[in-house]
Amino acid sequence: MEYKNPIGVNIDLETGVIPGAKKLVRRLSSLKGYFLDEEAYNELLKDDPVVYEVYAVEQDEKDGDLNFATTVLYPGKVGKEFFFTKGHFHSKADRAEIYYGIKGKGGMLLQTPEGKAEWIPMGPGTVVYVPPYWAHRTVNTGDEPFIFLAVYPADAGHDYGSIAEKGFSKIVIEENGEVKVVDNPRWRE
Ligand SMILES: O=P(O)(O)OC[C@H]1O[C@](O)(CO)[C@@H](O)[C@@H]1O
Ligand SMILES: [Fe+2]
Repeated sequence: MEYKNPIGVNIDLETGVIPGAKKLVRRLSSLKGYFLDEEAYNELLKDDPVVYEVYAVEQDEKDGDLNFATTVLYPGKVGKEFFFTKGHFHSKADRAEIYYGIKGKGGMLLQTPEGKAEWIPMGPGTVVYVPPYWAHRTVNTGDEPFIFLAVYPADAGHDYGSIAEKGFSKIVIEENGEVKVVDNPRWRE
């Protein structure tokens, strides 16, 4: 039997960086079609800001193994909609996930395949259990980077397809200075 070596790393709690992790950068241009206000999207695209960065420590896609990753989700809005991660189902849809809030303010939108949505506010110390079959997207509702850790089965995979096409049934917006979770006018089943 060949054993893997254990890993111990310190997350920089101010920046979200995991030393030695694989870094992924998602700019606004990689989120084409995701936001409701196309005019605001195209205007902001001139600068193509970084929306989020992921620092991932991933294993081979084997049953029983675990990946972990921090995400640094920057503050910002496209029109009224707060910056968010793409959001996905797992390719192996029955795989669950745990999120842990590290810094900043935000929340998670979760959704069943039938389109039932839930919103869970998150801050430092919040643990969110993402049950099997629920799509998940995080949203930064604050004015500083929202940083969190995700732990997920190594064989879960990412299925971006239906969220990229249809979005979530709820959107998270700012209206009169307040954070509101409202029905997505473009949502269709
Ligand atoms: O994969 P998305 O939807 O872009 O969101 C990024 C975050 O979600 C994860 O895919 C985990 O669910 C992580 O890699 C990262 O923390
Ligand atoms: Fe996930």
